[in-house]
Amino acid sequence: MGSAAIVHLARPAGGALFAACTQGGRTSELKDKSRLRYPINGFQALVLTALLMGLGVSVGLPLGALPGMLLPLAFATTLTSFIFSLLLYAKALVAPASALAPGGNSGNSMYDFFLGRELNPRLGSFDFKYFCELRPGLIGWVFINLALLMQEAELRGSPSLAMWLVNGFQLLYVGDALWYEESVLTTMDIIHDGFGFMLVFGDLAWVPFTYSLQAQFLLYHPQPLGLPMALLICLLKVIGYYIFRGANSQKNTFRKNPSDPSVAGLETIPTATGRQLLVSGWWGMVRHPNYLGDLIMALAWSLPCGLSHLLPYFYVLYFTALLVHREARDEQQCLQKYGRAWQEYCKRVPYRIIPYVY
Ligand SMILES: NC(=O)C1=CN([C@@H]2O[C@H](COP(=O)(O)OP(=O)(O)OC[C@H]3O[C@@H](n4cnc5c(N)ncnc54)[C@H](OP(=O)(O)O)[C@@H]3O)[C@@H](O)[C@H]2O)C=CC1
Ligand SMILES: CC(C)=CCC[C@@H](C)[C@H]1CC=C2C3=C(CC[C@@]21C)[C@@]1(C)CC[C@H](O)C(C)(C)[C@@H]1CC3
Repeated sequence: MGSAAIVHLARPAGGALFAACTQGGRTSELKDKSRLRYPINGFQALVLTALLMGLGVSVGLPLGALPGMLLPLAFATTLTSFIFSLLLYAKALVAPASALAPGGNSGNSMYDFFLGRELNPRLGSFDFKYFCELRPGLIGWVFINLALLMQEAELRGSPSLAMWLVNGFQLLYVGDALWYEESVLTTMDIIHDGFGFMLVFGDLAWVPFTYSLQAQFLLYHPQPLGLPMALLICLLKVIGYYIFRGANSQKNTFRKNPSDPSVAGLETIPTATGRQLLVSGWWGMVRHPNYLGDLIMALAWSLPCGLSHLLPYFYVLYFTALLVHREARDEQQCLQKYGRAWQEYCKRVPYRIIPYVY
């Protein structure tokens, strides 16, 4: 069954908030302000939801009716996100239970409501942001996809190859995120950003309803897809996933245990904080190899929808903008954290996301 990651949240003098897990008895170097146990059972939650859905469908739950209800559901989820964020904002004013987010305390109430005042709003040990970041949105997304596949089968006798590919690729992405759930604890969303309307809406409404746009498109615009093209798209997905997973796992392994045999031979730059920066392997190719892999996968999700409409490419365009902005924010934070060592890293690895291009 699931395990638990113990997380330390601390604010070093003048620096950004950050989190680290204690793994296998190895204690984090951070000064402990609060010590939290986060349940790591997102993958089990996905399997359990799938079993319950399977059971529901077998006793007549009309999952195929879901596609017709997407617009009202998206509206209801957006409204719920708004009300939930208002409650979180009020709670942060009256009874903040965790540190305040560095960006969400400007004094401008609209701005703070949008970015989130409190860093990790909790009820007892239940962390709302941690829960919402992965589970409802990602699991909701793959179930919307599945409902679209079932509806297509009902309409046309069987799901199309394009629909199978989109469902399979995105299920792999969600399964991967939940399987490696622990690594979400070190993303800037958890460590640095407040839990305001932007992230609440992003997690609960934006992800399930816009990330499923390719499958929604395919239901209403069936696309012929030949086997050779399907194989090429699969190859692109595999390359993207290989880079994405390789880069994320290499960094996570290195951060947990730099003397792990799989990373011990990599070249590094020491920093004044005592941490080191990888300067060979995936992280010696570009400064954000994981973003590169993610973008290649995004393209592979859209290509099964053909080239005649822009809508299925919305995700690629939005995601490029999101990652370029995110990369710039991360660079700023790393420069603050690591100073000269970061400048040295940028000199040695001059490209941000795409080698020789950007
Ligand atoms: N599908 C979606 O909508 C989204 C997906 N993502 C994906 O989420 C994943 C996580 O992304 P994100 O949280 O933005 O950031 P990263 O996983 O890229 O983490 C950035 C951090 O890694 C550490 N780091 C950077 N360079 C090095 C190096 N050379 N050696 C060692 N450590 C280094 C630094 O933190 P420190 O030194 O403190 O460890 C830095 O702050 C990515 O794969 C991204 O593509 C992200 C946003 C949206
Ligand atoms: C337009 C708008 C309101 C944007 C808000 C941004 C959020 C949608 C994204 C911010 C960071 C995210 C991450 C994922 C999903 C999208 C959001 C919430 C993520 C859970 C996707 C799966 C990945 O494997 C991941 C776990 C690394 C990733 C974490 C960041």
